[in-house]
Amino acid sequence: MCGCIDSWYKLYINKYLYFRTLPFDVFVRRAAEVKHKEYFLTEDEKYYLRSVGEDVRKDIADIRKQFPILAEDVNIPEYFEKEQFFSSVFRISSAGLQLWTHYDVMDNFLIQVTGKKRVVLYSPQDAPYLYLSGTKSEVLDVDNPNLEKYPLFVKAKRYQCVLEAGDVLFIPALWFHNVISEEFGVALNVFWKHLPAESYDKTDTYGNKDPMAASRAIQILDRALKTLEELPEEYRDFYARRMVLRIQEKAYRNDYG
Ligand SMILES: O=C(O)CCC(=O)C(=O)O
Ligand SMILES: [Fe+2]
Repeated sequence: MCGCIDSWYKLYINKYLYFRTLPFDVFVRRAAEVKHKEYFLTEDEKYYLRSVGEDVRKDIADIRKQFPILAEDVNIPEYFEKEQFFSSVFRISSAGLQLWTHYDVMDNFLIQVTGKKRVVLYSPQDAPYLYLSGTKSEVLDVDNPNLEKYPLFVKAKRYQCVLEAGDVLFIPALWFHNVISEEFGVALNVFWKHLPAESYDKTDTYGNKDPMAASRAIQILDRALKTLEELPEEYRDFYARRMVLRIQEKAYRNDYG
């Protein structure tokens, strides 16, 4: 493998991410070791690479374009039509690195190439118990949650699996996932469009922007809430509750609990 590929990685310290650039071989060496002789901030810092496109903001990651030689080693399951393909993201992680619980808006195959990784999943139905902020859950430690701060978290039903070399996990769109690398590992994931292509946000490079209709609906709701502020509290409360009932009646699935 060429040691001159300039790459970038995310470094986690106390749940914070730092972006730095390293030659690819140095990055891999550091990600594979637990204690570093050379490091940026601490000798036990962890490393994470999430590949991106040529233009970080505009281009979509495709391992076949950015790492063509490595891509030859992996067979992406032919499970969807070619036109539905969105991205294939190369991921390398230090042992012990944990990614916060989040959802993505596309169907996904997470393909583990080497190393062990634990994935904890929650259904989209459990969103009310996950304390979401955008696409992320505020509950960082899913094994030992702060229940004083997040009391409803106990209601979220946890699904768990451990991926080993050669395993592929299907993560359906909107399913929450929390990933911890139990060993240094190499993986890739493939996102594909399950909805008609025009439903997705054209400016989405990472597969995590809400579908256009969903973000428009949320904007309209925010405007409705602003409008309610024109009323005194008692009335605002009454009409807000009526709006909730209307949403439940008109938009909820009736086969959900
Ligand atoms: O395995 C990882 O490092 C992250 C996986 C992930 O979040 C994804 O495939 O969407
Ligand atoms: Fe994800």
